[in-house]
Amino acid sequence: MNHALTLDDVAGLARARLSPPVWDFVAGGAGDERTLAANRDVFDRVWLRPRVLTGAGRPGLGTRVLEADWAAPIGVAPLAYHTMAHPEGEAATARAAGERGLPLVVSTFAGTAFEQIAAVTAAPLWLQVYCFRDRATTRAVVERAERAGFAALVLTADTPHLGRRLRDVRNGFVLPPGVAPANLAPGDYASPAAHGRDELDPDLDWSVIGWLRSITALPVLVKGVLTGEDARLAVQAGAAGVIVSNHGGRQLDGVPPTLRVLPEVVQAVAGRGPVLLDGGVRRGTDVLVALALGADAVLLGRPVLHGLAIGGAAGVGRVLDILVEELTDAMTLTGTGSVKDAGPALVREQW
Ligand SMILES: Cc1cc2nc3c(=O)[nH]c(=O)nc-3n(C[C@H](O)[C@H](O)[C@H](O)COP(=O)(O)O)c2cc1C
Ligand SMILES: O=C(O)C(=O)c1ccccc1
Repeated sequence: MNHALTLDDVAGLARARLSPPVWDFVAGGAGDERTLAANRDVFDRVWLRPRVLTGAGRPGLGTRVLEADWAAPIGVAPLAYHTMAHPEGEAATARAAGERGLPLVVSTFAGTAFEQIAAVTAAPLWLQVYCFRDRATTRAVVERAERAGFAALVLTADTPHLGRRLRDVRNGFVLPPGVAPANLAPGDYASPAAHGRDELDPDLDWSVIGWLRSITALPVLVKGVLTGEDARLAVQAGAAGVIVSNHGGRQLDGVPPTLRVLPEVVQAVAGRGPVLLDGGVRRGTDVLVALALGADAVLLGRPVLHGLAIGGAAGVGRVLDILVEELTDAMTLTGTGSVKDAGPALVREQW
């Protein structure tokens, strides 16, 4: 595991550990996987404009998001069923993130009880909310997370139903034995595709933000915003922040890579709340580019499951350490002393 020097190295090791259908479920995207590929490609088209002799010295990576301290502008994106990658699941992830002062967004479909996750980290925990047709179910999940000490809600807005992931269709994907949602009533969750089509509420509108705020005191962020128009509506509806995301290319194939739409969302939000980004972040320079284009922080998806697969909490720790170390390197070598010093002058596209 310690031979893994990059997140791509970790992914290569993880692939050998996971069954092919589970690998495909994690790695795959919707349709032709055009959006999935673009999330990565776009980072490769951006060049950095380093400043020299700035006297910035060793950079400070710390930042504050929704009045909480993060050791670096990096959090763990909501991912269903960490128990698919390692038996300790979200508890292992939370331990690794918590030891590093980094936040974790816990999926509605977490494989580990919220209370167990909260017991092993002092870093912020946010609940990702899938809104079910049955509001009582959604309400129960929210109340349970709030009681467990979670600090915010993240409403996933890009999933009126689960996207068409052809790898899973071809594999007839079902959850491995022993993997199930730990915070939902017992039921038949074996096929994410079937459950994700039948149980999620496809009729949501912006009033759902007000409804969530009526059942909880926690701030609500909206995940899956890809236009300035929707970012504006999210803030108007009472959202505390937005997450620019295309669900890692797993929902509608053909939507743009997140980095491309980040500037219009940042402009629309206009400082009225944090703007986070996920999708294709794999290197410290990717984090720095996202910060330069206006993100307050990024969330990391698949690499966290890769880390779990290669070594549980230690594997996730390795993934987070690599990314933090690479970000430190990129900030040092561009003369960027702190997170707030990363601005648009740091990047240029298509030279
Ligand atoms: C296996 C897997 C499960 C996911 N589960 C959820 C989920 O339960 N809720 C959610 O909002 N997003 C979910 N996502 C999307 C991630 O939160 C995130 O948007 C995406 O993975 C980020 O891209 P990256 O994997 O390229 O870093 C999932 C992604 C993967 C790969
Ligand atoms: O796979 C996903 O992206 C996802 O969001 C999900 C949702 C429900 C169950 C399993 C996965």
